[in-house]
Amino acid sequence: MPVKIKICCIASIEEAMMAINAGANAVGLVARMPSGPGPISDESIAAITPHITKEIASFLLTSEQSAAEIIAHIQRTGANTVQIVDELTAGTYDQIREAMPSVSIVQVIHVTGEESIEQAIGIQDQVDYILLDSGNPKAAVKTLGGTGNTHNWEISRELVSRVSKPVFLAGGLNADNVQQAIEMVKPYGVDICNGVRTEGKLDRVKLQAFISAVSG
Ligand SMILES: O=C(O)c1ccccc1N[C@@H]1O[C@H](COP(=O)(O)O)[C@@H](O)[C@H]1O
Repeated sequence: MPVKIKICCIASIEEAMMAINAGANAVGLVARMPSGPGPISDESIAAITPHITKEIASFLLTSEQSAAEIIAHIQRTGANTVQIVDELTAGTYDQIREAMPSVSIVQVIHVTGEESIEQAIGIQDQVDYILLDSGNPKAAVKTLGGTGNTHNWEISRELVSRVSKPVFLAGGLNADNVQQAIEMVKPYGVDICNGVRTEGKLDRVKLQAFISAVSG
């Protein structure tokens, strides 16, 4: 099966269309975050999601940590997939699913060490997808993605082999390293923000190079 491609940090309808027309299966819309280059307002996200057809996944990236806040966030932005970039600390995944049955749930695991494998195994039955990234939720100013940094792909590879849910790989990918990452980690999909941007804007040349590199 071809590796799915998610283009993240989409900031406008035009960027969403450019990504989809180039071959993306999913686009990521980053809401308020403690750090990172991608955030746009909830109003901007709500203006973009109606333009994305059902066969394309529209990911809302949320830093909310309670089920109630996450449900409200999905409702006000209209995405068909929610990417939870921090730990869920109040309420349950089941509450999100019951409130929003058509929305896919993606939990991010920041690969900080071997403990990330047990973390993924612990939540896998409650989510639809796992997404591996390179943030540090324990930093004084949390990083929850958009770092442009890779992490230890040996750990990611082992994690993928030990969970039964599809896994997206993110963190510092670009046209030059994505094929090696795919061969090594064997993810279901790959996800990118900084690697397809120039001065913050989606770069058509980098986008096409990345998509060609994923296809091999
Ligand atoms: O981009 C951001 O600002 C951001 C902030 C907080 C959480 C996630 C964020 N972006 C996501 O991070 C991954 C990896 O980005 P990169 O390729 O390493 O730059 C990206 O897919 C976005 O989904």
